[in-house]
Amino acid sequence: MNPNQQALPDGTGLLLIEGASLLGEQERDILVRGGVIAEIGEPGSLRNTPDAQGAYVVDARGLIALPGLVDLHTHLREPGREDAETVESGTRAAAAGGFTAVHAMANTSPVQDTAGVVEQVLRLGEKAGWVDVVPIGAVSVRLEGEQLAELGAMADSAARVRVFSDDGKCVWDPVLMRRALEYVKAFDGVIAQHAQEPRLTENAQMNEGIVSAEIGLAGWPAVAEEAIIARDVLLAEHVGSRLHVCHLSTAGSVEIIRWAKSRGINVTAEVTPHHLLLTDDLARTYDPIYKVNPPLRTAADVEAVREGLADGTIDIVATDHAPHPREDKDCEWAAAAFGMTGLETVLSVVQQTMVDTGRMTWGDVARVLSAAPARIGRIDEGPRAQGRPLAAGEPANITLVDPKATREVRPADQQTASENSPLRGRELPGVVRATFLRGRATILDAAPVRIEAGA
Ligand SMILES: NC(=O)N[C@@H](CC(=O)O)C(=O)O
Ligand SMILES: [Zn+2]
Ligand SMILES: [Zn+2]
Repeated sequence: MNPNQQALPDGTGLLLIEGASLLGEQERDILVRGGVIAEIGEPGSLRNTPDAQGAYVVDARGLIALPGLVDLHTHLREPGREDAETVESGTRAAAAGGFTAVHAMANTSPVQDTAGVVEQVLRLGEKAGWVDVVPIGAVSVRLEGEQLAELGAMADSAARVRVFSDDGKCVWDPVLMRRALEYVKAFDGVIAQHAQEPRLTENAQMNEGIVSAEIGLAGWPAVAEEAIIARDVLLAEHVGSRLHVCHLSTAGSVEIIRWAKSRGINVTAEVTPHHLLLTDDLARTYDPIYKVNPPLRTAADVEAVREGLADGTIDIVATDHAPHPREDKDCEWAAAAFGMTGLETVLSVVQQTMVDTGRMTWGDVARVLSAAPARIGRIDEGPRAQGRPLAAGEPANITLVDPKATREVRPADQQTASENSPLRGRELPGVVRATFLRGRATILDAAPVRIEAGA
């Protein structure tokens, strides 16, 4: 356990966060009691009140307070690939990145396709205690795309699954996709699609375009993503159900989502930090650290996804944190695994690409990295709600970030058990100084001070 977790009382204690800038706007003090935000007041106004006596004080001047971040797309790899990540290491990485909840993708081994396996992942998350782990259920048995998994049993289980995905694989069969969309309506679930037309992407290694032609790697055309998204928004409209599009990566995909939303179709979409920042030019290095599914696209696509995120066409940023052990990445490009880590750098990438460029405010960041993903996952209600505003009476899930600090990304310094960060060696803005899960510090970069009674 992180020693800092003991530096503050657990969620039953009193905590006073002083001088944080709420969503980058006005400076406020936040008093937390019993894991709940008790009061928010002008700077200096709470310290001397009877309510604050005995509180631990965190000096948050110069820091921005955000609601705890929520990831809709994390690969925690346990059960089955504990050599890449465990629930403990992956959720520790999540807390370090500012998260208080992550949705755990279903492509584990065994697959999260039964109530038993999703409950196992839920328990592992509770035992680790870093963030709330929200299991995603598979759409099909063993992700094989043939038979529907026991969606209802997973929904009714202790894990209360609402998001279903065969991520890593596309639900290609339109009849299976239709049935899945129909089935989850009963409990307000959502199908999160990994949009990849399999025949158009056989052996594909990178984005199909000028770079793939020049360097001689097999291409993954944009149409292979866009064709599935187009089909699925029409299916979602037909059955009147809720669709979520995972890791959208092309300008054409943004156009389709924009069109679907203008028609009132119930669709949401996510973009990853790597698709907001990186382009397929990096494949020229032949370094498989840049190999990911969907592939890095062109500068025009990067511009389109930034614009789509800024104008609300794209609802959220999701990490698609996909840890892989060294032996699966330190090999030639064609043999390497697809995937990149992202939990510990996503906030920095969003700051750099969207906030520092003037395209989004910190309030928008709170929406795309907390409120909206919590809403899509239907974890935004009840006493353990996530993605709630920073306001009195709400669960004290709070992330403090220093937007002026920078740091060099060094995979060896990260909490994730894998080192496949495409950002290694880069200097990034924004450092997470603290994460509070229902008032308990999971990450805390500074020693808290206690207000003595009568002081
Ligand atoms: N994104 C990836 O490149 N890889 C993911 C699967 C996925 O998200 O499709 C993984 O599980 O490794
Ligand atoms: Zn995927
Ligand atoms: Zn994924």
